[in-house]
Amino acid sequence: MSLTCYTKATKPFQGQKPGTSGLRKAVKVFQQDHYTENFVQCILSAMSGGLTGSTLVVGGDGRYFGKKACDTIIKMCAGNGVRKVIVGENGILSTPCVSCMIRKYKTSGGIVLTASHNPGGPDADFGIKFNISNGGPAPDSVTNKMYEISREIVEYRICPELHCDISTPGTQQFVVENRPFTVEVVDSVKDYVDYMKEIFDFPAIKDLITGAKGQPLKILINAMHGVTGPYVKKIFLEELGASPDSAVNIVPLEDFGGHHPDPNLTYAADLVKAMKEGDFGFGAAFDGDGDRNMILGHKAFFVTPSDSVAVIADNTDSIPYFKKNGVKGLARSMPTGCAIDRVAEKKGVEVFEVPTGWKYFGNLMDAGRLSICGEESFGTGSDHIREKDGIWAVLAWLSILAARNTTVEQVLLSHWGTYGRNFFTRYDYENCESGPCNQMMSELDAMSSDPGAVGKEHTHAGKTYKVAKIDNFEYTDPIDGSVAKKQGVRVLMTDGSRFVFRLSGTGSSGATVRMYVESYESDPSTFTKDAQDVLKPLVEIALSVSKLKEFTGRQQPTVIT
Ligand SMILES: O=P([O-])(O)O[C@H]1O[C@H](COP(=O)(O)O)[C@@H](O)[C@H](O)[C@H]1O
Ligand SMILES: [Mg+2]
Repeated sequence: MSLTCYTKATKPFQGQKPGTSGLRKAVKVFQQDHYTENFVQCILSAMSGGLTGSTLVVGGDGRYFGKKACDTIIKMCAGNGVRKVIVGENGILSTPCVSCMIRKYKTSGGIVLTASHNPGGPDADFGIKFNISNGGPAPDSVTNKMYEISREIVEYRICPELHCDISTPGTQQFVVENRPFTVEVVDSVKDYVDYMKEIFDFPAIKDLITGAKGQPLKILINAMHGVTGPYVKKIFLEELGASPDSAVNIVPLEDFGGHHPDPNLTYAADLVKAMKEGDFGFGAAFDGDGDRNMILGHKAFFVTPSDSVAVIADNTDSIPYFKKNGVKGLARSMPTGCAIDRVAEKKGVEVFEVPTGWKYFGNLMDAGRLSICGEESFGTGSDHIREKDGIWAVLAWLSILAARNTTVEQVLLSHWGTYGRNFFTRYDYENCESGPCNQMMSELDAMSSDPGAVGKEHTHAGKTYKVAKIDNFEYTDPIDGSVAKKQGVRVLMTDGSRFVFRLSGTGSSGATVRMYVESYESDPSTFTKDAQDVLKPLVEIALSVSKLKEFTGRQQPTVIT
């Protein structure tokens, strides 16, 4: 029997503009009649190369509304002439796994259903993101096209009669308007786990964890009830032999147990607390969709994401993937601490500074100029896929610990001994009113053309900084020449210290201000100091220059990392 497709009339919704990483809104917004269908049609209509005969990967982090969205997407793919959809069992696929599968099966792209680290549930957030055929988030040229279509859309195509069960792996064949249409439901973890086993030396990591060559390393992995649970179970418990108490919160929940599935010192507080007790030598947590990670050492020694990627880049000889492929270049997003720049300099490889957003790394990787990159927002990854990858980062760290037979803290101390330390902190002011925050940003922006602002000295608690340059970061992609403007205001000091302000692009409502503060020290006596103490004068100067407290009405940030 051939199933019939229908063209449904619709009207544009305001604000279907993808942010840093897809469209993220409250579930209630996605639940409005036609809202999800409109945005899915925009994705499908914006796909270059046409849909006839194409294959797409679909999956997400298991949050509330994910299964419903999967069903809608499958029906709309059928309605739009897509040939095949590969979907994770029960709609579950981590973001790194979607990227891995797009590349492995050479599909035209994929649709990721997640709002990442934002809370989930009927009263929380949902998100839809389109990834292109290289496995990475769609670049601005594509998301701008999607947004243009969203403003003019009058109809969408759907096959409502298509009923497909995504609860068990297997292939289901349909005939849609006399064309074949296939839905392949796949095991959510297999392709990803197989790939990790190629990249890393699993036996070496297993020896470290089980203590085959000495003291076992006790690890504690907290999946925060996000999508990484099944991957953690398979990789760390089953493949690498960690004891059952090594992994917690590994059952994905539609509301992440009511928490923010965000791996930082505030929202992963239970991991920090457990690590402080001192029984474990290595701890990690991931966000809802599994692309972010936080690494902790014994007694909750915190590894900043900016240091984490620098350490990995400096230790690639313990990872088979890099031994085989070499390291071409390194990169970080603009607000990320500059530790990786020093590693690049020593190794004599290129280093790139891109705007916030993993999509900006993709072209460099595709052109063979970038191997390892990271962001201060707990994102670490490499050119093995085109997304940041939380579990990959943990396996990279465990590889380093296995090869060097040492602790997380010692690895950092020796890294700082070689390169000096880039002290870094980020202050988040979440869910502020948009109007005053936009005003603050435009006043900061105006300083870049104010001759009185450059050269000015600022003093706090006896520490004086002189402004060398102020700009609103602009990036020209070295591969395709595309330009991204106004990516954050940087205030650079004559001694190399700096602070940066930008508005988050991943929230679902209101505005979140992010303030990033960094300074560099080469004096070893400073290395073990608390970053908050070292950076305090510059933090105060940044707060006063920006008038942040006046604009936001906030005396304290919601999160400090
Ligand atoms: O949310 P995720 O994990 O997909 O992460 C996304 O957002 C982060 C920034 O978020 P914001 O704009 O809020 O600072 C980016 O660094 C990251 O590349 C992007 O993939
Ligand atoms: Mg994420």
